[in-house]
Amino acid sequence: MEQHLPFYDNAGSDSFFRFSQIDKQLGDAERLHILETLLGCLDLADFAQTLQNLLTVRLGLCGLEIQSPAGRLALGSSGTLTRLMDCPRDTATAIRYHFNRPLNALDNRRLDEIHTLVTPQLRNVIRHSEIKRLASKDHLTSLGNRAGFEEHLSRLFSHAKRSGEVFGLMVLDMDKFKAINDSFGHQEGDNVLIAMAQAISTSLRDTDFAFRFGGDEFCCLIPDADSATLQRVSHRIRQAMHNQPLLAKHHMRCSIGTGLYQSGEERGALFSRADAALYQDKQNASLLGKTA
Ligand SMILES: Nc1nc2c(ncn2[C@@H]2O[C@H](COP(=O)(O)OP(=O)(O)OP(=O)(O)O)[C@@H](O)[C@H]2O)c(=O)[nH]1
Repeated sequence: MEQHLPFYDNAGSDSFFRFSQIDKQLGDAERLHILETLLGCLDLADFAQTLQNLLTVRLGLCGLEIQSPAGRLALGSSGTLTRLMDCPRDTATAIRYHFNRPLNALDNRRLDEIHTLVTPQLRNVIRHSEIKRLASKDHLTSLGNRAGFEEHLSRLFSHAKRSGEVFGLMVLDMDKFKAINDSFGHQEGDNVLIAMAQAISTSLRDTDFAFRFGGDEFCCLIPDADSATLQRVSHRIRQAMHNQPLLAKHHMRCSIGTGLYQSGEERGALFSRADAALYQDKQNASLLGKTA
């Protein structure tokens, strides 16, 4: 019977052949498990949480921080020992790993291997969040667009249902904007829309969100709000419009409608209330215009 002799039968004990096995702290099954677990994460927060869980079990990680073009994300606590590791081929991205204990040489090697293993997926996650950000942005004004609005509204609704926190919806529609296009051209109309977006943005807190809904309609989502907050923001926007040179030059005004989330209501109901208030405001402005 034909026998197959090994090409080199000393491979098991020769240090040259054992070198890669000695150096490797992660077995193939573990590598595969880590990769498969992280491949399902396309969102940065999800990726960071999953990585944190994997490293807490394996190395007793107590927290991590990801700095990337998609933003800075910190989870857990900062420990007594920190390792800052860059991501290959991406100078703008780094991960800080926090531990509450010293790491020995094997732990350090294990961390190196896991870091090297996970960074390609981190690059995908960052690209994905950039594409998502661009897809939810209005190209003219750089505010969020309608898709972005829907996403944020869903998030606020879920949060409000869980926590009971009240948020506010503000809808804005510029008055007689069409006349700008008709009299001064589309380009001037675009500049007015950009100026309006600036007036809105400067009137909001960092935690509020502004969107261009389409045409000359804008929307704001204001977390942790009450009716006094919404009144203050409306007043600030009108003031900012008054102070914005291009808007002031064209005597631009806008109508505003607001609504506060009421426990248990659906998004359609909140939107209808804000829209009805907007319509009322527009009617009032037009009546004032007629009597003025
Ligand atoms: N320049 C410019 N105009 C746009 C854009 N999108 C929509 N529009 C124009 O915005 C105008 C909106 O017109 P209307 O809805 O009648 O708004 P309005 O003139 O402010 O009327 P009222 O709200 O009743 O005061 C239309 O003429 C659209 O063509 C855009 O991106 N750029």
